[in-house]
Amino acid sequence: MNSLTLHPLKSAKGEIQLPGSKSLSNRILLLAAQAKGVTTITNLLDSDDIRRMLESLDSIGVQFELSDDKTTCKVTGQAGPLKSEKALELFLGNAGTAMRPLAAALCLGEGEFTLTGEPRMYERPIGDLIDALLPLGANVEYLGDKDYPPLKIKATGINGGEVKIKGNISSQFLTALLMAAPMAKGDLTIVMDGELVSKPYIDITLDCMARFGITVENDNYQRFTIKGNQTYSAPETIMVEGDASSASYFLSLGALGGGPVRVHGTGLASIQGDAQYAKVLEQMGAKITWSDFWIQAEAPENGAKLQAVDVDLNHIPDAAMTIATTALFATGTTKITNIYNWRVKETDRLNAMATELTKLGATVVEGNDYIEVTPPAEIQSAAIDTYDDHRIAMCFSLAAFGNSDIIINDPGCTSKTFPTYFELFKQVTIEK
Ligand SMILES: O=C(O)C1=C[C@@H](OP(=O)(O)O)[C@@H](O)[C@H](O)C1
Ligand SMILES: C=C(OP(=O)(O)O)C(=O)O
Repeated sequence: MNSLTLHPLKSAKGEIQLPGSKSLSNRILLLAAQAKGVTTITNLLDSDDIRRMLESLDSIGVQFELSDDKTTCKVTGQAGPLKSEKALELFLGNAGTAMRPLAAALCLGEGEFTLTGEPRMYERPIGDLIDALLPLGANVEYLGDKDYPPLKIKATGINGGEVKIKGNISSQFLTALLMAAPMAKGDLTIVMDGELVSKPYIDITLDCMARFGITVENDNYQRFTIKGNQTYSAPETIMVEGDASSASYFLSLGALGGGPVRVHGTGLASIQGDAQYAKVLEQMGAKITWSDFWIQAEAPENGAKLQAVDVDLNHIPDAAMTIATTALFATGTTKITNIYNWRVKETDRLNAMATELTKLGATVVEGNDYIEVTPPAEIQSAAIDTYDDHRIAMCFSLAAFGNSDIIINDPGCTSKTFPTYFELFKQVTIEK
């Protein structure tokens, strides 16, 4: 297997222009495809997850022009739900932000769609979304295990009314239903059935819908009311913010390697919850400076060490993984809680993080919904398995701040959201 050896690092310093946000790119593409008018999207992310969405829209017949560098996309919207005269099979890889929103959107129009993906996608639940779509008149069939993709959808439209949805496993189910709701045949009220995880992603969804002209009545994230029979309207141009989850690795590099490391594209004005990652680093002692459009991280003042934290990171599940590897260099035991849904993402992330941190010599407690990390006296050299999980490859690059070589197996898996990660990593780090 292909692997990358990272030699021990002395310092990190520099500036990074972040690639576009995955969450925003896929939401904006889908809304633009259904909107009335032409949307020019800039700073679109060029990565596997976005390619899966673009390929699907292309198969459905949505017209778009992609620039040579694939970061500008001019989409001609369909002025309504997506339709296809012939039955289509759409391959969505392991992109949650393509599978879940498309599953709801494709119920709205006309046609027969089979949604497939990588083997891991068939282990990632979707039942809570389908359970909300079926009572609204959708026709969705499980082709494999109940509650999991692959799916067959026969589009019949979705009715208005009131429906309950569970949000304790993934916020993407609510996101999917919200984005489809304006095109339902009547007004729709969505009621949360229990806890909602990863809540800031709902703010991203509502913000994107607003940019395409749709208002949602949000009653404290418990009830959402949306008028039916509406059409999204193209905002003409829309710029995708830099990816705040991708920013986390560079902010930690700045905090561990002296810095300053400045990431451009996310900041105080960002709609992405993962920008709050910088606050957790600050709590650990890092020096953080913000503007509306960039965030900068440096080591703690006066040569102090980072300190362990005990934090509920349910609101930033993706960036939270970077705290787990930053904790390798903090004094004390770091505990990250309320992260059960790490288990249903690209891999069982709680188990994978515990296994790989242990290889480095850390003492790790893997709870059902938490992880505790106590750093070793000296980080051991190890070959890190990445489980086809981009974030494991990226967050373990921080371990190179020890005194040993760190081998990252299958580094190419960063292509899911950040194909250029290791190039940029090399640009801002200096070896011992
Ligand atoms: O809506 C989104 O764009 C996302 C929501 C989160 O998933 P969950 O809601 O499943 O935690 C996050 O982990 C994922 O990378 C992107
Ligand atoms: C969980 C993630 O992705 P997905 O959009 O496939 O859920 C992620 O990017 O960390």
